[in-house]
Amino acid sequence: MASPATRKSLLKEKVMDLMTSTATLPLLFSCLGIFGLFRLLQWMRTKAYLRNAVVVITGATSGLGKECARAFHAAGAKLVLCGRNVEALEELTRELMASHASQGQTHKPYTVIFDLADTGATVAAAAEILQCFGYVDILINNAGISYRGTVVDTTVDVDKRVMETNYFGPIALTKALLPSMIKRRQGHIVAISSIQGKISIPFRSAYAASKHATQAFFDCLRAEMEQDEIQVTVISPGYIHTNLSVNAITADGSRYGAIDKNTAQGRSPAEVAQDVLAAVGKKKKDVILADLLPSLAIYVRTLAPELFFSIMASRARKERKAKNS
Ligand SMILES: NC(=O)C1=CN([C@@H]2O[C@H](COP(=O)(O)OP(=O)(O)OC[C@H]3O[C@@H](n4cnc5c(N)ncnc54)[C@H](OP(=O)(O)O)[C@@H]3O)[C@@H](O)[C@H]2O)C=CC1
Ligand SMILES: CCCCCCCCCCCCCCCC(=O)OCC(=O)COP(=O)(O)O
Repeated sequence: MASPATRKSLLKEKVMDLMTSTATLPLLFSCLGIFGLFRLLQWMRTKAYLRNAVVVITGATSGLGKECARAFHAAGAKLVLCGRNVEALEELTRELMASHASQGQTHKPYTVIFDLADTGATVAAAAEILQCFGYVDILINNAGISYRGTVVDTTVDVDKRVMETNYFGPIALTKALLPSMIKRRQGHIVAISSIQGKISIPFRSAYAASKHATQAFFDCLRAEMEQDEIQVTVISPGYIHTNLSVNAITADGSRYGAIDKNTAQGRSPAEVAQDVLAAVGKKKKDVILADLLPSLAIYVRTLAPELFFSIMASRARKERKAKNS
C-alpha cells in the first residue's frame, strides 16, 4: 500500500494531467467564457432595466432612502422622492442635479410630501405620484421607524404608530399604485423590511411585528401578482449606520434619541443602497443583507426554535440587567 505522501503526489499528478490534457483546457476556457458572457448579459439587462425607469422612493430624506436616491439617480432612473421634510427633499434634489456620478443622462427628480402614517394623505399622494411621469415602474417602500421598549410598558397607541408607518402606510401606497401597474402589465414593488422581519428580538415587539407583517403581506402579493407580471422584492437588511435608532420611539411614544452601538457599527447606507440597486435590477424575490450571525439566526429560528428562544431569553435577561445596573 502506498504511503500518504506517495498517494498525495499521485493525486497531484493526476489533477495536473487532467488540467493540462488537450480536452480539459478548452472545456475550462469555454466554461469561463460562458460564465463571463452570462455575467455581462446580466449586467447589461440590469442597466437597461433601471435606466429611465420611474422609481418612487419613500423616506428619501435620510439614511438608506437618501442613498437609494443617489444610487438610482446615478443609474439613470427617473425619481419621485417622497418624505415629510420639504427642505431635505429640495436639498437632495439640488444635490442630485449638480452631481456627476452618472456617465449617462440623468433626470430631474420630482418630490411628493406626505406622512405615511396618514392613510388618506398616502392615497392622495399616490395620485400625485402618478401624475409626475404618468406611471410608476418601481416603488421602493423604504420609510420606517423603529421602537424600543418592553411589551408591558408599551401603550397600544405606540404599537399602532409603528404599524401605521411601517405596515399600513406602505400597503396603502402599494394598493393605490398597483391598478396602474396591472393595467400596464409592468411594475415592481420593493419592501425594505429587516432581519427583524424574519426573527424577533427582545424589546422590539412593535418594530419586529411590523416587519413580520410586511414580509407576510409582500409574500402574498408576489404570489398574486405573478399572473400580471408584477415583481415583488423583499429586502431584509441587518444593522445600517443611519438615524433609525435616534428616531425610534419608546414605550410612551417619546423619541429614543440615541445612536445604538449596533447601529453605529452597522454597514454604510451607501453600500447597502448598492445592494438594493443590484437586487432590484436582478428582480430578486427575497434578499437578506446581513452578516453571518443574523443570517444563521434565521436558520436556527426555523430548525431549532427552542434553542433560538432560549438565546433570546438570555439576551433579554442580560439587557435588563445591564439597564438596571
Ligand atoms: N438602520 C438600520 O439598522 C436598518 C434599517 N432598516 C429599514 O430601513 C428603512 C430606512 O431606515 P433608515 O434609513 O435606517 O432610517 P432613517 O431614520 O435614517 O430614515 C427613515 C426614513 O423614513 C421616513 N419616515 C419615518 N416616518 C415616516 C412617516 N410617518 N411618513 C413618511 N416618512 C417617514 C423618515 O423621514 P423623516 O425625515 O420625515 O423622518 C426617513 O426618511 C426602514 O424601513 C428601516 O426599518 C432595516 C434594517 C436595518
Ligand atoms: C449555535 C449557533 C447559534 C446561532 C444563533 C445566534 C443568534 C444570534 C442572534 C442574532 C440577533 C441578530 C439581530 C439582528 C437584528 C437586526 O439586524 O436588525 C436590523 C434592524 O432593523 C435594526 O433595527 P433596530 O431598531 O433594532 O436598531
